[in-house]
Amino acid sequence: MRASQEDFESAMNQVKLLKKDPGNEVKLRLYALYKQATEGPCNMPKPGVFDFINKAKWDAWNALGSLPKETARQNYVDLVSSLTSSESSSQVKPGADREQQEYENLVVTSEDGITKIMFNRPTRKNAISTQMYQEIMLALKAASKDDSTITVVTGNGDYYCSGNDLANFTDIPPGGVEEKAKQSAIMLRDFVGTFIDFPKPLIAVVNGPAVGISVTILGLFDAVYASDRATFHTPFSHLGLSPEGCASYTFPKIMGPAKATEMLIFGKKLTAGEACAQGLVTEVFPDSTFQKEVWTRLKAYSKLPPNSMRISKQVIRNMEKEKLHAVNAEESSVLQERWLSDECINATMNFLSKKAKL
Ligand SMILES: CCCCC/C=C/C(=O)SCCNC(=O)CCNC(=O)[C@H](O)C(C)(C)COP(=O)(O)OP(=O)(O)OC[C@H]1O[C@@H](n2cnc3c(N)ncnc32)[C@H](O)[C@@H]1OP(=O)(O)O
Repeated sequence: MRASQEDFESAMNQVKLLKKDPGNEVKLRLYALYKQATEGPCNMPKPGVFDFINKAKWDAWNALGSLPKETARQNYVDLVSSLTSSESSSQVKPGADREQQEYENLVVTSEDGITKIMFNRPTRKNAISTQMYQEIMLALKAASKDDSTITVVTGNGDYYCSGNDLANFTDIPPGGVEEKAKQSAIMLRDFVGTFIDFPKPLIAVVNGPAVGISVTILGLFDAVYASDRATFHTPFSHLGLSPEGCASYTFPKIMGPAKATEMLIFGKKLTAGEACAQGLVTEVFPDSTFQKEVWTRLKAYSKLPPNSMRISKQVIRNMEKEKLHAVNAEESSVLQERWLSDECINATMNFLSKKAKL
């Protein structure tokens, strides 16, 4: 499939978040592909021989000759993807339960065939910042390629996750709030897409309350184990928002339209027991034995033949993938509008000025 304009913009965002300098040669290639994709063949006068930097840039761009804009865009997206995946796979060290220091907001470990991705902003109730969205995508991409057989997502501290960090919307770029909404919609679509495409069994270990997007994406997990302390809350109407994470499609399918309406439109908070009765949660455990029981079970599952598990997941999920990507695109574009609405702006301001909590 050809890279779309949105894929291209998303790749541009990812370049800004690279942790390691990719080196001059790669930077020149990125520059040249960017110019070719946006302006076409090199149209700049050749810089003088002593203008080293501009000459190197000109050479790189000019070397692309008449490469079509679409091909340059695709090559740019592919190059960025190879940079991000090599950066993330170099963070997954083999061996015993070693912490991955390179992530600021996650702790990623790999042991006994299980890669564990743990949200790690306990003082913010594991709210997902813009950087954390990118880190989760990188960690999932690395986990999809590492030696583990299953991947587990969990939270550090008393919360599983309090959803989108509401302060994300205070970081307004030079293009203004419209540009911010556009960038956020692209990031949201990429983030949810990473869950839709995740190839191995993906399990949520919900250690405490879950809010917003951390709840909606559970419909894309293969199993959800919850402590009896966990709650499941999607207060979208209270925030002037609308559902994401494909929940507008997965929740009515999982629990029926009436129960999905109570959660997604009226913001009803479910206990773990209720979420289990409605099919969102696989099993609930008493908090006192939760970690022990769940990890014993997951260790046993991780010893099952990996290829068989992967293929079974494909058989179960692949028929739905195209539909899920379409739902994801639609939800992200509806939210792009919602973020600019008075209802949403007022609710966010009320939270940030400490006038309101959920
Ligand atoms: C770009 C893609 C967007 C995708 C769309 C996603 C949508 C969603 O996820 S909607 C859901 C958004 N989440 C919320 O609305 C939750 C807001 N938080 C709360 O209502 C409460 O903090 C709480 C119920 C989650 C916990 O209350 P409490 O136990 O009383 O703890 P504190 O409020 O004192 O929290 C400690 C500290 O953490 C900050 N914080 C918690 N959650 C968030 C959050 N989601 N965003 C930003 N900040 C959060 C909270 O403000 C406290 O900060 P300090 O007062 O500075 O200590």
